[in-house]
Amino acid sequence: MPTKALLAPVPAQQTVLIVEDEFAVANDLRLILERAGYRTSGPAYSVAEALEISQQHRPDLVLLDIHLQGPETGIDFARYLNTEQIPFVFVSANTNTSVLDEVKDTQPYGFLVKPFREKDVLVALEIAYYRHANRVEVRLREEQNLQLKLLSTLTEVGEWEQCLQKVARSFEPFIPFDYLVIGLETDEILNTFRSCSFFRIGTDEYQMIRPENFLQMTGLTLEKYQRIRRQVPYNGLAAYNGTDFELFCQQNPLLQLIANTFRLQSHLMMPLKTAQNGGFFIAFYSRQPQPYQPQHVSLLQQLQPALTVTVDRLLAFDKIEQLSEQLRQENLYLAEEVKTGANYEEIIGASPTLLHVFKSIGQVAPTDYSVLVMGETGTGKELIARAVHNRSGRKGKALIKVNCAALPPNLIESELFGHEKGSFTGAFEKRIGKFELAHGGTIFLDEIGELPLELQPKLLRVLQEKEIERIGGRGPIPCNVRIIAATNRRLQEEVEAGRFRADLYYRLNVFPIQLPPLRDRREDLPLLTAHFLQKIAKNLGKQLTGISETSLQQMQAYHWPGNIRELEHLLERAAIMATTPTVSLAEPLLAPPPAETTPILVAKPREQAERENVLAALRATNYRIRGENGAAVLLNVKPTTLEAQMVRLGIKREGSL
Ligand SMILES: Nc1ncnc2c1ncn2[C@@H]1O[C@H](COP(=O)(O)OP(=O)(O)OP(=O)(O)O)[C@@H](O)[C@H]1O
Repeated sequence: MPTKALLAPVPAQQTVLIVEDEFAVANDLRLILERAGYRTSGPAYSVAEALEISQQHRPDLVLLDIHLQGPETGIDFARYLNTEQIPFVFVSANTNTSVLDEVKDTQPYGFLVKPFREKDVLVALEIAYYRHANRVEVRLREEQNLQLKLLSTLTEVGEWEQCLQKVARSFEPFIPFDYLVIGLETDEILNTFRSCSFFRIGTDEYQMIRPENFLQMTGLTLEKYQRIRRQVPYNGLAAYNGTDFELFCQQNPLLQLIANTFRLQSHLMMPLKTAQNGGFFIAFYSRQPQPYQPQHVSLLQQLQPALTVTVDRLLAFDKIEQLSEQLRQENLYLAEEVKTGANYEEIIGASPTLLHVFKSIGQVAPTDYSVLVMGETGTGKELIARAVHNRSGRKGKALIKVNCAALPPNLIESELFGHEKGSFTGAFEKRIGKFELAHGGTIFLDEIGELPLELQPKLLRVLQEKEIERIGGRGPIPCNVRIIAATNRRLQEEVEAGRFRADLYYRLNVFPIQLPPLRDRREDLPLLTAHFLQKIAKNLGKQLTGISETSLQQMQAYHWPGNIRELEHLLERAAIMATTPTVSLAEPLLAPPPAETTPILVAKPREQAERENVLAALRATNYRIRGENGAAVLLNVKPTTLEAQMVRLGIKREGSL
């Protein structure tokens, strides 16, 4: 019968594989097809043969009998054809219901009942060809849409987590999953990990699981997670179904834990090798044992190049943003440093007590031990901190200074540990705390004795766990910082009085350096005087050669409650008044009674004594804080410290309490 004329011409080079165990039927089919212009391969009498033939030469279409030689049926081969996306039409005399149900599950492109007519065969093949071409085109369009959607989602300005959620949703129609992990594994700048996962809790409903929730659910510590994460091999894009997945889990504790926690049986992994630090990945998991097929792998393969470029760009922007935020904070900090004029390190003196201090600095500096610098106010504790930092391996990184007494109590936590945008009223922008700023370097916690009790456990945590948590943050951030603390209080007594945590004290006091008061190293007075006069002369543009003998004698006899800072201020005043190159003191030096002169020895309750001292100094200076005749000079503290003290003690400028 000239059926060929009724049908559209056979597309060029179409090869049909005949899988049929009856020789006569197979031959019949071959003749029909060849007459109609098809090329044929086979016949294959068993699934094993069919597999071999189709792997040698991929057919465009397959005519498939159900019952074949050997243990496997045409339905088994149909599943393989589906994974390979090769269209097929069943040719069978078997139409019983249970077989037909199985047939339907394989989603064939047609079904021919034996015996068949030539025309039926050709029409079925043509329809199959058309449907397949159409399906391929639709799929290609969908895949292109998916690619566009993913790229635009990833480049949208917005919250990172929402962006990840949208990416996960976009994959839903294409790749089955019950659990999906997506994101960036590590981030060198903040040493945090920015991934999250989505766990199916309904047909179309997912629960977002952030890293910290993941740790809670799996009972892992951050450290353990990081350790077992490193054991997961980088295998590139790969699917693990059923037993493959079980084997993979046996070798990887992290995978095993994920599988047990969420009861998963298969896994499809797409890592993106980005040029930036840290890898971006999308990991699909399913509760089904065999869901991940070659078409899923090939879809991800197609998406990989474009996604890699996009993620790379995204990470580069992200890094720039983080670096500029860090730079901005560092600039602010440095500007503040320049203002306070603390940007130098010249420790003058040759007395045995000071030489002993130098020796201690030399011993401890190269280590990473915490250092506790103790000494009365104005003895040069900050200079010691700088010296330790500058002689350590952290020299190239920042030395960040925090004056614990000058921080407003309500902002101290945010200053130290940072906060996320919107984490409290007034937190309009994200802020990197001083600890993060000091990452890789040193933090100098001046006046540590003033750190409020409630914040002390947080500091202890940094020392113990080497991690911090921003206010409103999503979890701990590893933080590699060396701590140098300083105090003019006797911390041991503060511990006994319950004002300072003992555990924190012992952690800080690993290597104590005790700075001698100036009165115990009077032999350094000439050297220090010469040094300061030289500096002051330069500032004032005056020629100053030295100090008069009587003034030096007075200085030698003086008690120096304000130590070197007091000496510096005294010489400044004398230098301003000086009319000759040899400077004489502008005021007599009277040794004040010890109780008033040594703030750390006050017998009254700390706050009361402090308030009385501050008020007395303010009254004496007519509430002037700064400058030569200001209360800060009288109290031998920095003006900023005094201002902060006044806020803390509730002392207003006019003197009201
Ligand atoms: N040995 C020294 N040589 C030169 N200058 C010094 C020396 N020791 C201290 N100074 C100067 O004295 C002033 C006070 O020093 P510093 O601020 O380090 O003291 P401190 O002990 O930290 O005081 P406080 O406890 O009030 O914060 C600074 O201007 C510092 O440069």
